[in-house]
This record gives sequence, structure tokens and C-alpha cells, in this order.
Amino acid sequence: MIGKETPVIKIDPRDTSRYKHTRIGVWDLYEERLTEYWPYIPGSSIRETCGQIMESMPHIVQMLRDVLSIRRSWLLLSAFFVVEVLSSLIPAISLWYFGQLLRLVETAMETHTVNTTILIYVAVAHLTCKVTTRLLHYARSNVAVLMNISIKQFYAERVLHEAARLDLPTYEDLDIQRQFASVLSSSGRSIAWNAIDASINFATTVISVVFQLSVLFTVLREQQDGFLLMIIGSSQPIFEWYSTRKAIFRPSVWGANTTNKDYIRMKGLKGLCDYLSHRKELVAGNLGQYITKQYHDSAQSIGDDAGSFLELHSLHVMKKRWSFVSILYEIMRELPQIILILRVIQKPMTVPLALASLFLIEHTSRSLIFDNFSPYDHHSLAAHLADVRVLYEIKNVENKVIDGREPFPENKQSLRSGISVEFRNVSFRYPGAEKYALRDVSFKIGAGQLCVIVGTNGSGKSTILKLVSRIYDPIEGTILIDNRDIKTLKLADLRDAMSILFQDYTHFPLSIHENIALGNPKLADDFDKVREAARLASAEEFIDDLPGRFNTYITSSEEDHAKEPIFCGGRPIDYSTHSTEGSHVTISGLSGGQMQRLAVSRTFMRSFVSGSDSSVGMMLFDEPSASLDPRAEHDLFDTLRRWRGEKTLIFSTHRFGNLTRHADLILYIDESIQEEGTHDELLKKGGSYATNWNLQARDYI
Ligand SMILES: Nc1ncnc2c1ncn2[C@@H]1O[C@H](COP(=O)(O)OP(=O)(O)OP(=O)(O)O)[C@@H](O)[C@H]1O
Repeated sequence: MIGKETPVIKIDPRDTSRYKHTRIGVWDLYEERLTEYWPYIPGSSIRETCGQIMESMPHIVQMLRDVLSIRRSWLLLSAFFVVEVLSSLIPAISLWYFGQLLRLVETAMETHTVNTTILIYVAVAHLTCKVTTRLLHYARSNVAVLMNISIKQFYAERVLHEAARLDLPTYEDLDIQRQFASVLSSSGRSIAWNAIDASINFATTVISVVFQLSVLFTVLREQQDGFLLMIIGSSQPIFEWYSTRKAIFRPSVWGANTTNKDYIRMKGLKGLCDYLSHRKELVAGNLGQYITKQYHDSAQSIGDDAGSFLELHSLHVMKKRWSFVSILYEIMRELPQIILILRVIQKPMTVPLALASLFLIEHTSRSLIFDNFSPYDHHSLAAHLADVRVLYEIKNVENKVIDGREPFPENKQSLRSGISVEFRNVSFRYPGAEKYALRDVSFKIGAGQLCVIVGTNGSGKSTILKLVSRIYDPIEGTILIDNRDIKTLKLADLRDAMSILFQDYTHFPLSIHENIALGNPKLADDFDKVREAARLASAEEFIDDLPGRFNTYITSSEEDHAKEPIFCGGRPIDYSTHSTEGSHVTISGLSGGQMQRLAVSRTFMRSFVSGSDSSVGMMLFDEPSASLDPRAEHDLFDTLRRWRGEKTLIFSTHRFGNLTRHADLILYIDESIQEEGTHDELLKKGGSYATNWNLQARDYI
């Protein structure tokens, strides 16, 4: 299912451009290569990154248009932008006030007086900056969450729309599934919002850094060693960012295995000794000494590499964390203190000024690094922007079953006498399968006829029904519907003209009413018709006995957050004291026969309920009575037979008795048509049909 079961990413060890191989002990470790610098897309060169962003540009423009079309988005985005810009300016303002403090210290040292008004003014301004930062942070978080919710909802609808239009062969394609899974962010943040947030963040980071460095330059330039201190103060964050990132940032995709024969044997010998299930044989075979010796020999042969993967991996991670830059960072961190101590030794009077300068540099470098570049953000701006293309490209996914152009039928009245179907030399293989499901199949079913397809398991009966409804297209041959090539007909018209009950029918996680009504969405709100469909399928009685009657849910999509560990302490809510009349109630299940009656109700809803308005000229049933008791089966076939002559009825079944005797045409199939004719003709022929009839139907009737 798209979006739920994220396909497993398999590591291809030969793909050295994507995965880096490291030998750790007896283990082969493969890690996804990552470019650890923020402007690039991980795994891409700078050229590829630029190329990808350029390709995404039209989609980014479209995304902005779409986002701005969302209600409240203008207001929220403007608020977010203003908050971000203000937040980016505050560190520079705060720095400027600190500079004033430095001046104050300098003046105090020279004149031995302190201007208390300026001191209070600077202190208040500094505090105001801090409080404003906190308030802006709070506002930013709120606006960001609101924006993300709106954008996520907007794109959830888009993705649902794109997923809903896909046909089965397309939806089954693993690459398509991956494409859809990748646009449904598992982190809870929308791709579009991530891209907008990252772009605004990038712009405000540039503003913030430029302003802070300008203020730092202005404040320190007149001081002794000012220029040197500024260089150190501003480069320190880069070293810190790099070394923190190296420690935190690890590839999220990696895998390890071992092919070392001695290690695998050691594990086997240990298992032989550890598991109780082997103990009997170990004791009876007197294997204790042998195992110990073999284990020792294997361990000797491996030597120091025999460590478990987890131990060796943690050693590997620790080694990777070490870098020359982290040593440089430690030196850079201490340098300002050393310079200022030297200055104090030369001029002991400058102690207060030195302390204030030191504080200023520390403060600036912290704010430069942690306010602007999060070492935890491992998705670069470029990658966020490139993701937008993936989001928009899902609308280009083409269905594998290509739509026809011609309307069907030309005349609605013609449907009243059914639809003819002809297979001409049709062969079919399921996508990815080697074996043919059908080979060179030809037959013709006249309009309004009752046709029964029989055959053993896997002989291709269901496949014929799937080809008639164009769930799949044949790989060879032609299918004619009312003498017209099925591929030329509009798919929506074709499917409107037929009603199909699959063998592996499902029930939707909706109410029973909707489960039936979806057979004919045009009449979904017509409760009388839904009830009539249920009555025709003998489902009305048991539905009325359910606690919520037609409003009952068989499976519910309700979310019960009390069960999630994050809400520890939460309790499931008990609605049992409320009245259930007319309200939504979920039951734990239905019997197989009841489920089948419900599925038949849905098919009837489509074909019968709208009576003369019905656009259905053909009904396809794949084992419609597999779970029904004999009475229900008899009633069902009785109802269906009444429509013979008015609708083409095609059944696939293993059961010969009830249906085949009344059929205009029986197809006995085993990958290709083996026999065809009426019941009497095939009995006379004395072939496979007759053998099976004699085996099965005689006992049945
Ligand atoms: N989705 C699929 N992918 C690959 N192969 C399939 C798929 N569905 C069916 N097949 C194969 O196609 C062949 C025909 O299957 P089909 O379902 O048409 O048989 P059937 O006659 O309806 O069988 P049954 O009586 O068991 O329902 C079988 O060999 C089956 O294994």
C-alpha cells in the first residue's frame, strides 16, 4: 500500500558511487556516501546539485503559487517571514549593545567614571533583545506548525488524487510505490514546507551572519588585536560546526555482513552448544570436546578481528569522529584567551576590557553557529529544493492501461440487451511473471448470454475477467466489446457499462452503507436503493441485526492515540455507555458468507438498483458463491438468471452444478480453451468437462 509500507532499500555493494565499503574486523560495512556540507545534495557533486535545483525550478515556482492559494497562507507566510527577519537581526543588535558595553569599560578605565545612564540603557536593551528573541521563537514555532498543517493537508489531497487515478499494474509497480512513499514525509513535515522553511532560513541566515560580522568588525576594529580577535571569533564557529557535525552526522543507510568462514563456523558451534534443542545429540554424540577444540581453532584463525559487529562498529564510529579540525577547533577556542592574557600581562590595567572582549567573542561565535547552522540538520537546502520536483512529478506518472478515445456505447438503449465479448488469439502474462496465464485464447460470448468459465485452480478463469474489465491489457491478441477493439473505448465508459465481483473482493474501512453504496456512487445518498441492494443479496437481515445497522464499520480507520507510547498514561476511551442507535460502531468482524453477501450487494447496487437508468450491460462474477450456503447460492443464481437476455452474465467458477446446466456457453479452460459448448454438448463430447461434471456435480445436485 502506497505510503504505508515503505519499500525496503536494498544496498547494492557494487554501487561504489553510492556506497562506501569499509572492512571492520570480519565485517564488510557499506555506508551511503554523504556530502557533509550543507549546500550540496548528499551523494551529488556541486554540478549535479545545481542541475537538480535548476530542474526543480519550475516546480518550485508552481509550489509557491499553490501554497499561496491556500487559505490564510499569505497571512501566515508574511508573519513567518517577518518573525524570521527580526530573529535574524536581533543577535546583531544584541552584539551592538555589547559593543557599547565595551566602550563603557574603556571610558571607565580612562576616566575612572561610569556613565550609569548608558549602563542601564545597555542592560535594558540587552535584556529586551533576549526577551524578544524568546517571544519571536515562540511565535515562529506556532506559525510554522500552522503553516505545516495547512500545507500538508493541501498536498495530502493532491497525493490522494494522484494515487486514486492509478490503475492496478501501475500501482503494483515498486518504483511507483517508492515514488509515492517518498513524497509522504515520515517526519510529519511536508516537503513543500521544508523547502520554504529552508529557503527563508537560508536568506535570514545570510542576513544574520552579515550583520553580526559587520557589528563585530565595528566594535573590535579600534581595539588592540581587534582584527585578529575578529578573525578568530568568526572562524571558530566554522570549526565547531564541522567537528560537531562529524560527531553527530552519520549515514542513515548502511548495512553490514560477514562472509568469513571461520566466524560463521564459530557462530554455528556456539549455537550448537547454546540451544537446548541440540543438547541431546551433543551429549549422546560426545561432542563437547570436539566443539571446544573447533571453536578455539576458528577463533585463533580469525585472531583480533573476531569482535561482534556492534563492538567493532562503535570503534569505527569513534575513529570517524576524530579529525584534525576538531584539534584545530580546540586551539581556536583557547586562542582568544591566550591573546587577551598576553595583553593583560603587557597592560595589567586592561583586565576588565579583556574580559568584556572575551565574553563578546564567545557570545558571537555561539550565536553564529547555533542560531544559524544547525549541525543536526542533515538535509541541505539544495536537497529540500530538489525534493519539490519529486513531489510534483507524481502527477506525470502515466497509467499502464492507456485510455481509449471513443465513447461507449454509442447508443445507451443497446445496453438493455447486453454486451458481446470476443477474444481473438489473446495471450497474457502478469507483470514480472515468466509463465503465461493465458495463451492464444479465442471465444465469443453473444450479447445477453450466460457464459460460465470453468477449469482447475490457476487455469486462467479470473484472468479472463480482469482482461474483459481492462484491469490488465493482453500482451498479444485483441479483445472486442460489441465488435469494437476494447483499447479504443473510453475506460470510464467501459467500466460504467460493467459490474464486476472479484474473487478476492475487499471491504473498505467505511460504514456498511458506504461499502454497498460505492457500487454506484451516483446513488450513494439514496438509502432506499442501498437497502434494496442488500435485500437482493440476502444481506439486509443480518445488517439490521448489527449494533449500528447500516452505519456499522467492519474495520475502522479511527486513530486511538491512547495506545501510542508517546502518550504514556493515556487510556482507550470507552463509548459503550453511549447509545449506538444510528451512530458509528465498529464490529470485530463478519462471517465469510456475510462478507460475500455484502460484496454481492455492492455489485447489485451498481447493476440493479437504478433499474431502467442502469448503464450496466455486462456482469462479471468470479466465484460469487464460494462462501455462501446452498440456500443463499440457489437464491443468488435464481436472481441472476432473471437478467439473462438483458445483460451479458459471465461467471468463473469451480462449481459445475447450478450454473453450467443453464449456460448458453461453457468455456473449459486450462491456460487456453480446451472445450467449449453447452452443458449437453460437452457432456456428449465426454472430455474434461464431462469428467469433472461426473466427479463433482452428480454429488451436488
Ligand atoms: N497477480 C498475479 N501475478 C502473477 N501471477 C498471477 C497473478 N494472478 C494470477 N497469477 C497466475 O496466473 C495464472 C492464472 O491465474 P488465475 O487467477 O486466472 O487462475 P484461476 O483459474 O482464476 O484460479 P482459481 O480457480 O484458483 O481462482 C496462475 O498461474 C496464477 O498463479
